[in-house]
Amino acid sequence: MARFLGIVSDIDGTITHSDRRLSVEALRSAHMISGRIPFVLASGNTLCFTRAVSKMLGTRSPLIAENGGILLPSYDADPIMADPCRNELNAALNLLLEHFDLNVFDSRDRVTDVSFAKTISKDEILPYLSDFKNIEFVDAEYAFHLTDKNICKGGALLQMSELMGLKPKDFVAVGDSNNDIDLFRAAGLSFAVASATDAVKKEADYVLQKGYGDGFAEMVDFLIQNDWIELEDERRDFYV
Ligand SMILES: O=C(O)COP(=O)(O)O
Ligand SMILES: [Mg+2]
Repeated sequence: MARFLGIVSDIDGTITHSDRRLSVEALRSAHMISGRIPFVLASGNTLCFTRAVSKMLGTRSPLIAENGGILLPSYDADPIMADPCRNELNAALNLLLEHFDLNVFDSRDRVTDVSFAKTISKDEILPYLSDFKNIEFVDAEYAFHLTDKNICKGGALLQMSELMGLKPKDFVAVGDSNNDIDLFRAAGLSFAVASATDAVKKEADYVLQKGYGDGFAEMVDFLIQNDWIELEDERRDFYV
């Protein structure tokens, strides 16, 4: 019997190349599993971005966006939004903008966290955040984020798996960056792609031999070969 009932995957750096182009190998694997096992995308990206990627990969499963701040139970459902410390997030961003010329991402689309380009270093930023007790600084490799301390991908997996009638430990998680560490802790088994940060590799149960989307494909093959997941014959929706 299969040991795990679903896959939860990061997007950037995990099903892409280093420059965020979608990996053909990851796409091939996603195509094989899509609609045949719950396949939840859990990303730091916005809802609209993650929703489009999920649709085009054919996951037919709920998804997690904005580092856990937003859950989408099904493609046409209303999103479930976390309630972040919005005032603190705005104040922290405004303070940083007073001192740095930040390139803020997706400000119109992003609702539960703040994201900006890595044009300055973490060490330059952190001193300005010390008074914001409810804010976590997250380096997701492709962007910096300010998030509410109570919001993370792992917490969102707990909530999402319950909606799906599953347990977080039923899921295999795969990722590359520090915003995936709490996801690894929540899931039953975790894989870091070879290109992951050292902190992520340290946290993972397995470090894949291949990096980026090739690593994702390696993981899917490994799970199938070892009977750790089982694919249903008929494709169907896993939306809730
Ligand atoms: O939004 C980011 O910075 C990274 O996105 P990811 O969580 O899909 O890797
Ligand atoms: Mg990533």
